[in-house]
Amino acid sequence: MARSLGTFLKGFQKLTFLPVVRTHLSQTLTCISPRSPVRTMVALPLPFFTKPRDFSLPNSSWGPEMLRLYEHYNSLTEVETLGGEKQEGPWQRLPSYNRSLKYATGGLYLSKFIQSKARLFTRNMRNPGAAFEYVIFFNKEKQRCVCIFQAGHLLEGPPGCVHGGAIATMIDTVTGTHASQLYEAVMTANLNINYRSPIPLGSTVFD
Ligand SMILES: CCCCCCCCCC(=O)SCCNC(=O)CCNC(=O)[C@H](O)C(C)(C)COP(=O)(O)OP(=O)(O)OC[C@H]1O[C@@H](n2cnc3c(N)ncnc32)[C@H](O)[C@@H]1OP(=O)(O)O
Repeated sequence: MARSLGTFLKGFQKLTFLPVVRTHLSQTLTCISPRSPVRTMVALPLPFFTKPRDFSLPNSSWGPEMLRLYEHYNSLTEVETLGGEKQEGPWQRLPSYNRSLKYATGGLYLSKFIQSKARLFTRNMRNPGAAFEYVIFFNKEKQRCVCIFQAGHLLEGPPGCVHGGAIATMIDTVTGTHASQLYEAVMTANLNINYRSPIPLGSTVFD
């Protein structure tokens, strides 16, 4: 594993253009330009041709607060002109899938088995509401992202509260997604978090 990781990092060292972006959360992200010579790109054929599930849409586990915030931002994704026509609004809901539809290995060798089984960490629970329920909205003009997150019962850390690693995961996901929207594909280089108050399991947080 260490050798594979070394190969992976060596692959990145060969990239020619890696500007670093610092966010207010003290997270450092490195942009990986698609023009850079990433060596291995594998487009995986999907095993079946059904539409992949979009996990950013409401499901039966979403509580009233999650739904209320979702409806608020979703209503801003479309505006009506004076002539009554619908137009794109300032906010955009970012769809979210549990697997990469086109799989880029970034120079790392991955077996076909792993490629077919790989799933996004935050979207790999079958039971709706058990872990990470979230939706991210993006405002291009204001360069802002908001995330509405409902913490499921499988994310327990301290009794009754969300695990710090799960919180870090969400922060990493949102800042990474935001940077990817503003720039290009990114890797997190550094993530520092001050935990100021616990998040009760089952509650909805928003930022
Ligand atoms: C579709 C769903 C999308 C969901 C989004 C999910 C987002 C999730 C994001 C992640 O979790 S990524 C996984 C966790 N991160 C990693 O595994 C990254 C591991 N680290 C690396 O691969 C490399 O260290 C990294 C690519 C980040 C940097 O390697 P480089 O070879 O480019 O570093 P280099 O030493 O050349 O430094 C380039 C610049 O970055 C700066 N830098 C590098 N590491 C840094 C660091 N840790 N802190 C601050 N600055 C850093 C460095 O000083 C330098 O600045 P300057 O250009 O100003 O000289």
